[in-house]
Amino acid sequence: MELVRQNNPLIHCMTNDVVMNFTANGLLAIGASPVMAFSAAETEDMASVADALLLNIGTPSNEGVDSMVLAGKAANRAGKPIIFDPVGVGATPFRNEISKRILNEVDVAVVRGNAGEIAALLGQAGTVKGVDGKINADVKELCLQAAKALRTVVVVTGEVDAVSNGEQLVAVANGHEWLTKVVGTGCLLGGVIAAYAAVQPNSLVDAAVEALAFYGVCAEQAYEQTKKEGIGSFQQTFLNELGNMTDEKAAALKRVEQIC
Ligand SMILES: Nc1ncnc2c1ncn2[C@@H]1O[C@H](COP(=O)(O)OP(=O)(O)O)[C@@H](O)[C@H]1O
Ligand SMILES: Cc1ncsc1CCOP(=O)(O)O
Ligand SMILES: [Mg+2]
Repeated sequence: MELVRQNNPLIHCMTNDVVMNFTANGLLAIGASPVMAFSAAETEDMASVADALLLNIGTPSNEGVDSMVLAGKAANRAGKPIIFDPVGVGATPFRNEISKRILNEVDVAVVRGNAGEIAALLGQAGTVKGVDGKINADVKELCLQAAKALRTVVVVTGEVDAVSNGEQLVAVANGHEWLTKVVGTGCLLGGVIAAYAAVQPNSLVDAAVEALAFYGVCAEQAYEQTKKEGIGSFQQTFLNELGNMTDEKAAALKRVEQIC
């Protein structure tokens, strides 16, 4: 987090219409610099100068995906990490097609999704309803399998999060259920992982694990302060925590297990 605050990385966010404002505010809170740019007239230029690119297919269109692929190729040429959030993949054939297209045409550094979405990327259908997806199987095993199959770092989120690059597997238990009551917390997390990856591009598993622990601790702290009030206050206090949390406090409260 200190590295993010010192470097103020520029995060090019091609994200969905629902979470744009929340994502920009969350990234500002952690000390990153968000920019939302979508037109094919400029996405290559923006992705080339940004420190990381977030591709999120929450509210997809054919033109939007063309533009994402252009941006992704430009970020690849510039050597900048790309975080892909396959929102709602598995819910419709269109989302399945465009996820495949992005993964085929762009070299993605980190894929971040809930368990149903990551299972859908592996062809396991039937668990995603809209943008929500839980599975009954072991999330850690799913994460390892997905990282091997997709040849990227994979982050599967839920009650316990898992991170894998196909060899290492790490679990992060921080977080709070109220994160699921505020729209966009998964999407903002993709942006936060992008910021961590921007300042630590050569150790993406560590970057993702640190981002998840930090994010989860902020949620736990926000819940303690707002549990008598409700999720409106939680959302605001969570943003405050993203801005005020220190690496020292997050390190003291993190619950991280190195599995292999
Ligand atoms: N039951 C839960 N308990 C604690 N934290 C959770 C729970 N479910 C999700 N989270 C946290 O909420 C954030 C968003 O994850 P998730 O809800 O899986 O994403 P999405 O919004 O894309 O479905 C992550 O930080 C995750 O750790
Ligand atoms: C509700 C909704 N519909 C399309 S995108 C979106 C936001 C999903 O955000 P998150 O996955 O972070 O809950
Ligand atoms: Mg999501």
